[in-house]
Amino acid sequence: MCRDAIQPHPPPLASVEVRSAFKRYNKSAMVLKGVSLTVRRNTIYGLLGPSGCGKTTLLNCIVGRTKLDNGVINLESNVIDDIGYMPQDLCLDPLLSVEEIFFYFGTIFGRSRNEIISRYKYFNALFDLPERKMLINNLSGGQQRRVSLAVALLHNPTLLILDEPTVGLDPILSEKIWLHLSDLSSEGKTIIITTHYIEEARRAHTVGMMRSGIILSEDAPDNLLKCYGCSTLEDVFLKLCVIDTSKVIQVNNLFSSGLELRSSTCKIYFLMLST
Ligand SMILES: Nc1ncnc2c1ncn2[C@@H]1O[C@H](COP(=O)(O)OP(=O)(O)OP(=O)(O)O)[C@@H](O)[C@H]1O
Repeated sequence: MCRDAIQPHPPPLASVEVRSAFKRYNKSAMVLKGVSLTVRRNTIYGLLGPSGCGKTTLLNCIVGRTKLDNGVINLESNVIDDIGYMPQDLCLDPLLSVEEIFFYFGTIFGRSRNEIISRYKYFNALFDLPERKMLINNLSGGQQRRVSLAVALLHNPTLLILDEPTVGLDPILSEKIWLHLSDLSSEGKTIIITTHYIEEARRAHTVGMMRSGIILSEDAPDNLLKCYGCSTLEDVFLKLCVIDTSKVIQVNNLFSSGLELRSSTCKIYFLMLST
């Protein structure tokens, strides 16, 4: 065997690292219960999980919109210009037109008028944006989502945090968006994306399956399928749903106190075998 083939490759640098993240809103139940994840540079990380499991809370903590109670989040870059964030609650001023929204955000990020117009044309061709004079208030939810995505990408950030960009969109447009995200990651961008459409996440380099505030398993989609003997990610998720999450929390605590295994998939196997 060629010697090079057995040399371990140095791990690609992490763009985002979350370690033992805990979050509770006021006196409510704990929403994040020790989440750890690593998003490597130039990859797409798909965060999957049912409604209410804590995906948005985690993204909000990563972008600094929400403060963690405990834990650490490291971003490769702390410069706000390097981050493009598309929130789930679209937050576009309903009284502005599409064009004004572009100018508003473009100007914040120091882009010239010509650059902003050229970016509008670029995203219009890509995502079929609404006519530029239309008011946000008069757009459908799907149209607003496309504008919001384009605005998050407008300043060409290196880290993209996208909270359900494809919800409510037709499959052709969703496909276009995923293709564009793949191109962006090949060009050097790092992307964290949440989606309810589990099979879409096959296009991510890494998938994290989340439930009740914890990541149950995390690996490349093909590895997850192989590891759990499933043909779809949905089946993997269903298999993971039988796991008693309190046991995962115990195992996570062991990990955060220094125990290391090679991958979180191993961690889950270890867990399933021990239950
Ligand atoms: N600002 C807040 N104040 C109090 N509770 C909150 C707040 N934001 C979220 N929660 C609660 O935290 C839990 C997780 O919500 P979160 O939005 O993070 O889940 P999610 O996985 O993104 O759900 P969805 O897929 O439906 O968007 C829910 O029980 C929600 O009610």
